Amino acid sequence: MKVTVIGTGYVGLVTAVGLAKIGHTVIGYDVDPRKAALLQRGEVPIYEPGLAELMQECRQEGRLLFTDEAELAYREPELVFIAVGTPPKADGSADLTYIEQVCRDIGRYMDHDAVVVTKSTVPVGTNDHIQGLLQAYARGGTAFTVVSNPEFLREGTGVHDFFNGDRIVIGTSCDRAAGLLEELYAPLGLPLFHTDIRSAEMIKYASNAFLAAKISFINEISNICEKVDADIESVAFGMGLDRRIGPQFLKAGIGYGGSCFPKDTKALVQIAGHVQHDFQLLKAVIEVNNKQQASLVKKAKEVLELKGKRAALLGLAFKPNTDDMREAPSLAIAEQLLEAGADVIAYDPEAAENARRVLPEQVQYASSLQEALQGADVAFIVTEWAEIVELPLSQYAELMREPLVFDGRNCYSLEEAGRHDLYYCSIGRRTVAGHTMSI
Ligand SMILES: NC(=O)C1=CN([C@@H]2O[C@H](COP(=O)(O)OP(=O)(O)OC[C@H]3O[C@@H](n4cnc5c(N)ncnc54)[C@H](O)[C@@H]3O)[C@@H](O)[C@H]2O)C=CC1
Ligand SMILES: O=C(O)[C@H]1O[C@H](OP(=O)(O)OP(=O)(O)OC[C@H]2O[C@@H](n3ccc(=O)[nH]c3=O)[C@H](O)[C@@H]2O)[C@H](O)[C@@H](O)[C@@H]1O
Repeated sequence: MKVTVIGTGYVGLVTAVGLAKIGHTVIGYDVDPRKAALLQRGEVPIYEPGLAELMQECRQEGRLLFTDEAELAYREPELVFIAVGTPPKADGSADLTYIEQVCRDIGRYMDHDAVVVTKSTVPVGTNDHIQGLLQAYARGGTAFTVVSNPEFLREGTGVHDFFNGDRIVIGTSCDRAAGLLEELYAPLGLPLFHTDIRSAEMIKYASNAFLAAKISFINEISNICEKVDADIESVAFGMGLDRRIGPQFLKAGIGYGGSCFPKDTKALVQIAGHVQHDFQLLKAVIEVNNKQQASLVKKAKEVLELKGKRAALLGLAFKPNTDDMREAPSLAIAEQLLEAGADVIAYDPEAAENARRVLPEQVQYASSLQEALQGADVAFIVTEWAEIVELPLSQYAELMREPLVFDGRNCYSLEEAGRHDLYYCSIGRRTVAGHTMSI
């Protein structure tokens, strides 16, 4: 099938490459000429394992091209995927400016009927709004059918998720459009769930909100574990053995970040508010997360004066295997450390370049973990990159001036921590105080 994907940011790019891989002819269109040119040269502007190789393969087979020319993008597709951003406005509700721009472009450039598929995460009712806009902007005689097809992939494992998703949700009341999407996705052999357009929109928000709630729940349990001398790793494992609960998203840490959980939870609170429903549970999930992001520095302040200290910040991206800094917990942690008067020396294997654009300018950058730790008074582990998890704890003891380690991702076992001259404080577990502080 001939498909155009509008917006080749994270979701659009993975979708374009994935659809090309399963045999469709795909154009990825972006208004950003720099991005389009980079992609057309075969370069991937984001760090996403496996994506560059797959993109190369599809381009060589002639099934994938990128452009910033609207005429070319909208000329022929049977299916147009909308994958532009829906960032939060100041009040937390989703900004639909980019979506509305796409509707205007479709009306302006398309002279044939097509199915318009919304991949972007949009509030309930938006696809009806899109349908209305398309009708208003369409040239005489051109008809568009809108389908809600929310995306569930995770950054860092996006390529794997495209081919191995748990379900594909198709929200439409039009049998012909539903049939076209079935045909499109058939090569993946994944479960398809057909539903109405508004339920599809809600499935996306409810799924993200539920996962965020699971994280805030386990983080709250971890806070209690610290006070009652229980171990969150054992607790989460024991809970996860119950198949009704499941082991996933029970990893306690310094709170969720990223471009979606923070944005989508706030948007769902707004969506509920618009129909006079006070979504108390979700508000608490958000509040718990904000507190959790502040918890590590708070613990550090209880044992040392941060003013004038050298603090190593290890890992900056919101999760491993991505260079995405959107709503990363490192942003809050860096601010808290600077505010307390510490010097911050940060390290991330992939996200440093993006971090420079969003972290305060006083943050300094090291080019290796060892360089960040050298002479540091305190270390904060923020992202569980393999490189960080695999760093022997002995190196902290050897390189740091004072080996005080605050691990926001429980990268090490307490047994391992106990074997070194360290003060090791993690999440939801007993603190190992093998090092006597001189500061
Ligand atoms: N990042 C993620 O992991 C996931 C994101 N989503 C949702 O997917 C949507 C897109 O998210 P991201 O890929 O992260 O966004 P992004 O911000 O990385 O990319 C959006 C792209 O759209 C382009 N764009 C904006 N207006 C345009 C227009 N009129 N025509 C053509 N291109 C245009 C921008 O230049 C940009 O490259 C959001 O609604 C998000 O909530 C859903 C699941 C996963
Ligand atoms: O809508 C979206 O954009 C996507 O949001 C999340 O994907 P993503 O944000 O890429 O990454 P996750 O793996 O879900 O992690 C999100 C945050 O939660 C944190 N997390 C995750 C799991 C866990 O057990 N504990 C925990 O603290 C991570 O460190 C990270 O900061 C969802 O998992 C995807 O299904 C969804 O498509």
